[in-house]
Amino acid sequence: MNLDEYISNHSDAEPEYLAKINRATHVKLINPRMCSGHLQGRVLSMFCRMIQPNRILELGTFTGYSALCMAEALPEGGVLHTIECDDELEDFILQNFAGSEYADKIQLHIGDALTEIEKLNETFDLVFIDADKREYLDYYEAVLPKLRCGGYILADNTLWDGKVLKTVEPNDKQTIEIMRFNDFVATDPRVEKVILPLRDGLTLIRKK
Ligand SMILES: C[S@@+](CC[C@H](N)C(=O)[O-])C[C@H]1O[C@@H](n2cnc3c(N)ncnc32)[C@H](O)[C@@H]1O
Repeated sequence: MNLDEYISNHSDAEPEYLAKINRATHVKLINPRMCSGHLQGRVLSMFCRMIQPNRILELGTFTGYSALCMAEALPEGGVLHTIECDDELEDFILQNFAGSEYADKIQLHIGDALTEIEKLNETFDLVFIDADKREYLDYYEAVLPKLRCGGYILADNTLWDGKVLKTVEPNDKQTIEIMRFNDFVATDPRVEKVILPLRDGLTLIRKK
């Protein structure tokens, strides 16, 4: 048994309907690694139980796995908005939401994240940034005014497979922009922040 298996075996099990989505994601889609999966899913769910958000925004739905993990903790009347630019995923995402208890709490927006954020007239308690790595800093500036003071941003993949420590190729826009995001957030006085070395790096940011 390796350490990852040990951690999984000693954490809450992956709910069966999420395991099905995880399996279907691996069978049907290229890049199934983008799906949060068991451990990160349980972490997102636990954070939501701790933060107790009423309004959640997610950037980058993919197959809906992380949205469902966060929606688990939403109270009656709570809403999660999730934005995905790939319209070919729409039917699969909606089918996954429909197969859960949380479909009525989730609103899917198909479109570009920066465009769709502008249209949302909400104040959020929690934002999960997980869309285009080249746009993280733009997402951050777009969502910060819509986040309540004391609210949280979680940004995924901020260690980017360890590439943040290596010499960057000039055309590797994703690594360059993740590093720019990390450098900016690290010195931004408007927020408190800490990077967790979970999976591919998860930055927790609290608006002061
Ligand atoms: C890493 S996946 C999201 C994984 C999902 N949050 C999870 O944890 O299971 C990133 C998703 O962001 C979407 N995406 C990329 N650029 C985007 C953009 N500009 N606007 C909205 N979605 C975008 C991609 O199509 C992809 O489905």
